[in-house]
Amino acid sequence: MVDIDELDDKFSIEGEVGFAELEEDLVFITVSNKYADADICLYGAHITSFRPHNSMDLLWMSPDSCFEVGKAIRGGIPVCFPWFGPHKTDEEKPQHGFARLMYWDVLSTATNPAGETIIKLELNSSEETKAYWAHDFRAEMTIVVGKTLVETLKITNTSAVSFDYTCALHTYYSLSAIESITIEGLKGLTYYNQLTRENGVQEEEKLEITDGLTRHYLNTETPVIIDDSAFRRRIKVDKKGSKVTTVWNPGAEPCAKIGDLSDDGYETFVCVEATNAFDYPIHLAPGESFETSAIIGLEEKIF
Ligand SMILES: O=P(O)(O)OC[C@H]1O[C@H](O)[C@H](O)[C@@H](O)[C@@H]1O
Repeated sequence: MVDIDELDDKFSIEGEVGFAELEEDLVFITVSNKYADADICLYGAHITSFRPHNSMDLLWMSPDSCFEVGKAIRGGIPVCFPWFGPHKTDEEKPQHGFARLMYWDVLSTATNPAGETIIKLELNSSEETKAYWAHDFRAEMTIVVGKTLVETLKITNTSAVSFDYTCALHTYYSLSAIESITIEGLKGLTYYNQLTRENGVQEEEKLEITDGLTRHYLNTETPVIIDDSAFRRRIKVDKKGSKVTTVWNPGAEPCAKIGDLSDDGYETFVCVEATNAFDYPIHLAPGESFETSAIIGLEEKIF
């Protein structure tokens, strides 16, 4: 059980970091500093809100999201680990792994000299994780809340044998309207189109989303920009330690079939994900670690 008073005693920072039961029974860390406000749910190490002080929330949350143990939160930044998508051999196992379905422990909270807040969470292998995946591992999540939000998933192989994993930081971005945005930075890249199961190459300078779309852009480590003219903002989506950029919007029909999304939910979000999957799993020998980061913020305006 998570004891809020104990967490408060150990990890709160006055006026900056607190703990609260938001959304039914789930425990959240609330962060507020000179740059931004953020909410992080300990269940899933799931960031549900990032609000730089000069902007509305960059992250989108479904008003119909579940907030209960055993179900994934819809919106924010789900953490997909140790597999991305459906399990390869056992369809009973949860889509996108189990990391988003477990409570993570708080390791530390701190303020750095620049006034940014640093939260560290961890999830270690246990009997519970081994029911899904046999390996010993340590997952450490570092979240830096500043002008940008930096989320880093570090996986260490703590077992005596090598393993492979796949993962994603599956960010939902809040939009004025899906038809009003374009995504820059994907031109010339090869993608796997999950809906047609074929590869394609993006010819267009800017991606416009006019229908349901699930594309995994392969072998790319460069940032993209979500240009939202109606909201008058450009969100810069950067990453490190990720070879695949996934862009997902369900479109109208599939959206209507997803229980924790309203029928028109697809209209106001797009997912742009820092992924390692398909031909790019991460291989870790015993003792090795690997880090995957999402770096999210507003592009500086040039006047
Ligand atoms: O509904 P979820 O399990 O959270 O997955 C949401 C989506 O995640 C990824 O973007 C996958 O490529 C999609 O196929 C999937 O529908």
